[in-house]
Amino acid sequence: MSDIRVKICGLRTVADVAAVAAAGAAYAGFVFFAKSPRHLTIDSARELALAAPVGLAKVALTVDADDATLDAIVAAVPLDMLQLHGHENPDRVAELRSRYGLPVMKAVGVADEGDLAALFDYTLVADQILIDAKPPKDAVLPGGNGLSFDWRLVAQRRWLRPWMLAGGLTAANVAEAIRLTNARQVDVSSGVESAPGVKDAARIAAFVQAAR
Ligand SMILES: O=C(O)c1ccccc1N[C@@H]1O[C@H](COP(=O)(O)O)[C@@H](O)[C@H]1O
Repeated sequence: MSDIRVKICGLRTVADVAAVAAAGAAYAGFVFFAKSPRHLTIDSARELALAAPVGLAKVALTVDADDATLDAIVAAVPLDMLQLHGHENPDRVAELRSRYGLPVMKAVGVADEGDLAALFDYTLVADQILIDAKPPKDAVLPGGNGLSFDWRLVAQRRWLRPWMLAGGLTAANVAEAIRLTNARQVDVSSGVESAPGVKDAARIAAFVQAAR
């Protein structure tokens, strides 16, 4: 068994939280984005966060959320990290990190070499970076689309901050993705579902096992 840390994103039920904890994942992600099939109300997210055992880090994923929305989430839901998955610029990342006193992970979409420069800027202000596939231009969701990018783009890179690999990962490809990129953390949403927004406990367990 290796020390790979796994994040399972888009949990919607207390049973999902239990499955993620039983599988040995390190992070549980809660999505606050109305267009997503994984969107949670603040009350539901609070219930799920309170059901999480000690040691399972609770991450709130938002997309260009305003202060009022974030204030409400942070006030109600016990959290360990914010995941910013929109167009938040480095100043906004720094502002939110200081406003809430929580570690911030900034997601950056990658499709080609040219997208890697932005990553450097975010490593100066975020606690972690999440390297995801860039969504198609007409996509409704900026993530959670089950799309991968060319992992060779990040294969030989070193970043100033801890980072997580995401985008189209499944139990079938995560070991190869880790081998190629040397990622120590991975994040998955749609790859452990039986239908959009419906997590599958067996797929979650298989994913964590394959990642390790
Ligand atoms: O999961 C979602 O619905 C979602 C919505 C909006 C932004 C990001 C979202 N998920 C994140 O996307 C990546 C990759 O997901 P997938 O494994 O390819 O489905 C992951 O970081 C999720 O946290």
